[in-house]
Amino acid sequence: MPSDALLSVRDLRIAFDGVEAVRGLSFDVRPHEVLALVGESGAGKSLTARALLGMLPRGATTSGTILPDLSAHRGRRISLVPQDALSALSPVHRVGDQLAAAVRSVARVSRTEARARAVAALDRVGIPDAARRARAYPHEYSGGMRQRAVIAMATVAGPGIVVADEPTTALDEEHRDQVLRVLAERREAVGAALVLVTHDMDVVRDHADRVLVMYAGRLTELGPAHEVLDRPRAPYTAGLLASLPQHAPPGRRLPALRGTPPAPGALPPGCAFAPRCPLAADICRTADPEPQRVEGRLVACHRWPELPHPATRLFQSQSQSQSRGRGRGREHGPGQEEERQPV
Ligand SMILES: Nc1ncnc2c1ncn2[C@@H]1O[C@H](COP(=O)(O)OP(=O)(O)OP(=O)(O)O)[C@@H](O)[C@H]1O
Repeated sequence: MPSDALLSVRDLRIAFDGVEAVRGLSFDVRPHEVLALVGESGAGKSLTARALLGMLPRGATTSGTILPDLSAHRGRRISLVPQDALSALSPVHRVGDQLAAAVRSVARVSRTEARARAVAALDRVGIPDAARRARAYPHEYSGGMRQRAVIAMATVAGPGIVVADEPTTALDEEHRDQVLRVLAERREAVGAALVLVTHDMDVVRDHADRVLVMYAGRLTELGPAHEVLDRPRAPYTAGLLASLPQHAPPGRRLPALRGTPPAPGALPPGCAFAPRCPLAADICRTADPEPQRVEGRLVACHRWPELPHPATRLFQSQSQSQSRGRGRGREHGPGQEEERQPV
C-alpha cells in the first residue's frame, strides 16, 4: 500500500450470483482529498463506495483487498452520507439524541456535554434554531435539513474518510448546492478525505481533486479532476462530458452518448464500451484494455492516442449525425468515419 494512502483498493470484485458488477478495480484514497466516482447508472459506483465501509447488500460476494479494513470503525474512522437521509436516521429518536449518541460513542463526555456538542454540530451545518430543532424527529425536518443533519452525524467523530453516495439526488437544485457546500465545509473542518459518488460532472469540477471514471464495473480513467475534465483521455469520459448542456450543439438536446451501458451479465467481448464508442477498432472488440499510465493518470483504452482535442467533439458529431437521421444502420454507422477525421 502506498505510504500516502488512507485506503488502498486492489483488484476489487463484487458479484451477485457469480455475475461481476465490479470487475477488478484498484485505486487509493489519499488524505484530505475529494475523490469523485463518476459514471452512468449501473457503473458500480455505489457498490464500490459501500465496499469501503463494508456495507454491501446481502448476496454480494467480493474478492480483492481493501486495506486497512475500516468496516469495524464505521462512524468513527469512516462514515457514510447516503442518498436518502431517512435511511441514516432512526425515525423514532430525536435528531439531537442521535447525534449525542454518536458523540458519546467516540468521546467520554457527560450526557449534558454530548447534547451540547450535538446542538453545536447541528448549528455548524446551518440548522436554524439548532437547540430547538435538536429536540425534533427526522420527519419534522425538511429534506435539505435532514441531509445536513446526516452530514453533522457523519463528521461528528472526526473520521479520516467520509463516503457520500449521491448525497443530493433527493434534493431540489437550491438545496443541492447548500448541502454540497456544507459537506465541503465540514470535511475540510475535520480534515477528512471525501469519496463522493456522483453522476454530475459539474459537481466533479466544483468539488473534486481527483476523479475515477467507471464504466461497467471497471476503471476507465483516473486522474486529477481538472485535467481529466479539461482534456479527457478516454472516449467514455469525453462522452460523459459531451452530454453536459454546455457541450451540446446549439439547439440540440440529444444525449451525446448513444445507447446504454451493458448489464453485468451481458457484457460484450473486449472493451465493454466498444459498442458505443466512435473510436472502437477491432482490438477493442476482442481485448479488454488494462489501465495504463498516461500523462499522470490512468486510462483504460486501446485508442486513447487517437482521441481528438477537444475530445467532446467526437460525440457532438455523433449526436448531430443521429439527429439528421443518419448512423442508424449498424451500431456504428456512417457517423463514425466522419468522427475519425482529425480535428
Ligand atoms: N443488491 C443487488 N443485487 C443484485 N445486483 C445488484 C445489487 N446491487 C447492485 N447490483 C448490480 O450492480 C450494478 C451496479 O450497481 P451500483 O448501485 O453500484 O451502480 P451505480 O453506478 O451506483 O448506479 P446508480 O448511479 O444508478 O446508483 C447494478 O446495475 C446491478 O446490476
